[in-house]
Amino acid sequence: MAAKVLDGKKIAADYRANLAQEVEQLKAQGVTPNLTVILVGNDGASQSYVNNKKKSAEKIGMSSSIIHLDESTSEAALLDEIEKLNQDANVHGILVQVPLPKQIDETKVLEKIAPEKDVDGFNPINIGRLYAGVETYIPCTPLGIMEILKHADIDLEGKDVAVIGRSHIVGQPVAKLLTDANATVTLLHSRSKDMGDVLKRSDVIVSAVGKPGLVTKDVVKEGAVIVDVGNTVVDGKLTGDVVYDEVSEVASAITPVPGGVGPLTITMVLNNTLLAAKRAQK
Ligand SMILES: Nc1nc(=O)c2c([nH]1)NC[C@@H]1CN(c3ccc(C(=O)N[C@@H](CCC(=O)O)C(=O)O)cc3)C=[N+]21
Repeated sequence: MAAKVLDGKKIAADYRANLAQEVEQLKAQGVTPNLTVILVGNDGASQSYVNNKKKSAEKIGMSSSIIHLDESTSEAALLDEIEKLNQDANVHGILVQVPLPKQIDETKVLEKIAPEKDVDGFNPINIGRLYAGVETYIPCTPLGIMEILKHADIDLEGKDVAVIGRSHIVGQPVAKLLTDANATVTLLHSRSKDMGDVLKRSDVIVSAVGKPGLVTKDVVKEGAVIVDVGNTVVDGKLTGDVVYDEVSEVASAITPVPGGVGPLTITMVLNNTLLAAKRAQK
């Protein structure tokens, strides 16, 4: 039986419709949620992501600005720019697009973003708060993955879930969220032994590596749910980690690339910006 396609675009559109209503309510109270994105340099893909975020924010009634800095911007100048946004009461969410040019230390930048405006959840303070189980901003891709799984009609309780990839922005936090949802999580990475055996017994596989062709039909259990977080450009085409055509013959549900996790990532940036605006009111 062919897998159910988990349509990220549709799930994202429904979610954004709810966000739009909440934005409207806040605006009635005189607060317009604002997302400000800083982009350093001229990477084409980054420019298109950033424009996408601004457009999506405006579409649900938020205000959004892009601060576009030159490729040669110094670390000090970027930190100054962030400081201004930290002080600006009209800015609720700050996002600095990564990767950054090599003269800039990414950790210093992420640490500079005020934790209460850090809608990516990349500031080490917010990462720590996530693991401590206290109020924070959950990184957008992990949050989006959990939202997609909600729509896959699977109960995670006691299920075996394999997460492939141990990044700070996807693999590790999603493993934490899945554990909180009572799944038994195995975090696999480039040094893992017997990856195929673990995958083969998993009820859910989340692949967040960026390596097309990584997940093939022969390592997927009949009826498994597959979430593909890979986004690698191959011959100008966005490509996931999963060999979609063959894996969808055995999986019960699968996310496509594009049109799967990506639209939810942007949706959760908006979600966290709304949350930041609400928290600022208190
Ligand atoms: N500070 C920061 N925060 C981020 O969240 C962040 C970042 N930096 N740097 C780059 C990555 C990448 N990322 C994506 C978001 C949406 C799609 C997305 O919507 N993709 C569409 C397709 C878009 C297309 O066709 O180009 C899809 O999968 O359907 C992809 C990738 C966020 N990132």
